[in-house]
Amino acid sequence: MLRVEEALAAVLSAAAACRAAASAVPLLDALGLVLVEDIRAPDPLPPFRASVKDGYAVVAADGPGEYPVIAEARAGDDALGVVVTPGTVAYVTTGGPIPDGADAVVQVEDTEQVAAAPDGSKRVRISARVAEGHDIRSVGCDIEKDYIVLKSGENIGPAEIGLLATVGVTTVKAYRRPTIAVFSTGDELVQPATATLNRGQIRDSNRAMLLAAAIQQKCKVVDLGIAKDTEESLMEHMDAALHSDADIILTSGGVSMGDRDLVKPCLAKMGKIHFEKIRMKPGKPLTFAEITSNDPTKPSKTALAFGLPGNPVSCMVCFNLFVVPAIRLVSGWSNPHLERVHVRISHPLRADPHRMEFHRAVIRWVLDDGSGRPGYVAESTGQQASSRLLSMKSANALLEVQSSEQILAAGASVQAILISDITSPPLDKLPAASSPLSSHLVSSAKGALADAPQVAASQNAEVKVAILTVSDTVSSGAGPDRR
Ligand SMILES: Nc1nc2c(c(=O)[nH]1)N[C@H]1C(S)=C(S)[C@@H](COP(=O)(O)OP(=O)(O)OC[C@H]3O[C@@H](n4cnc5c(N)ncnc54)[C@H](O)[C@@H]3O)O[C@H]1N2
Ligand code: MOO
Repeated sequence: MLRVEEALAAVLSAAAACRAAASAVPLLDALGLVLVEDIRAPDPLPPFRASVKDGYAVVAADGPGEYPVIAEARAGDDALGVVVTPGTVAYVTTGGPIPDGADAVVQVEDTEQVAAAPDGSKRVRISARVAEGHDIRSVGCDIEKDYIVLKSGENIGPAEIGLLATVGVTTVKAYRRPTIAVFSTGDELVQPATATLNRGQIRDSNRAMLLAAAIQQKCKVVDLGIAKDTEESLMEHMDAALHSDADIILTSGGVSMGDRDLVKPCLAKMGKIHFEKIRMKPGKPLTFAEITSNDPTKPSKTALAFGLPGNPVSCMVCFNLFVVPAIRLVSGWSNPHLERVHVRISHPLRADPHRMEFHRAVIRWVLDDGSGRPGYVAESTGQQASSRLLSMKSANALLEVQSSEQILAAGASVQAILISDITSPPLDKLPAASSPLSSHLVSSAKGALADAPQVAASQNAEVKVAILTVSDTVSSGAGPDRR
């Protein structure tokens, strides 16, 4: 039996050879993808000397005193051609261009309005002395022209999307996410919509769970239903998976020792099995293979095939520990490994004497983790049978419990592998979600991202977020919209 690290190494080495092709995607669709090109700034930011404050552009050497306000430079072309000469000032707003001649800004708080002159011209009293350059962002101080703002191989998150918008990139070259085909196996399985269960039947939960997990990883999914426990049905489903152009195939069930556990022999017929047992709990019978289509009419395509165990918890734990890193590598990530943190356990844990155990837990940050210092504490999700999917509910971490005859005492420190976003509150504290997994973007404002996907808003969406940029600079076209 392989150790977990050995099995993961085998998965990663096969996945690295299956990296997905790059494609050009619209800006917002690039969220969560990995960039395939370096991105350079075509111009500096700011492209003009800009004010840091709302205030007055002055000649620093003038010092405090009363001055005529010769222009108001709010945004865009305002005060274009105006020169602030010694003894004059110009009104400026945050981010607005500094008129030529001015070499500092005095914030509004350090000034006082003076009654306008009889001819209506404005005057202001400056009460602070500032140094040359004060509260002015020089050209390119945030981003120099030609600076590489993003490198090939970087993950694209919201800030990276903002940077792409800043430098005017609206179509991004990125690795596409893999396509994942999923089917369940088992004569006992019926569709989740089945109202009445006959003796021996159970509803197929793994397929919905795996499809959701793959969608959460931003993969395209293909649902291939339920295969019977016969070689014929299994081979048919494997063929359908390969024909669907899947990069990764996930089956669940039929990989242990029963006389109808036929997934392994089918995988062996269609390709190469890398491993079929791991010294871990749950998930011991996880099987991993690479299989290739034998359709002579199509170019041959090799897919990574995971024969996940049928027990729902084993299935999901294996998805997290092996399939997620594989998806990441295929998607271009340079480090596919799941994040880990040290946690203290709030209850004693009995280790398994033979297998490394992945104990489902909810971890959270507390000001005193029991050692008198801040840290993460882990609370078990309860009874850990691999058939009990409730032990996976709300779990945001898998505690790595090394095999041992011993019981870990409450307060002991263990490593936790993160399997969901630990910055979110536990799911049961959120309002019930009635909207589908997809996000909803409605774009109607003037100047909305031209090539953003126009997805109709769901009538069911619980929360709609409207985004409006308020900026004279942006609306006048003088600066980019980095929303
Ligand atoms: N003699 C042995 N028996 C078993 C061993 C072993 O080493 N020797 N290993 C056990 C372990 S560990 C696991 S895990 C399971 C894995 O079994 P399979 O992958 O063959 O899965 P099945 O037998 O088909 O099903 C197991 C269990 O899970 C339920 N199941 C299956 N598919 C689904 C689904 N899509 N949705 C919901 N539930 C599902 C199924 O009804 C069974 O109850 O084998 C042990 N046995
Ligand atoms: O490995 Mo099985 O997943 O213990 O139940």
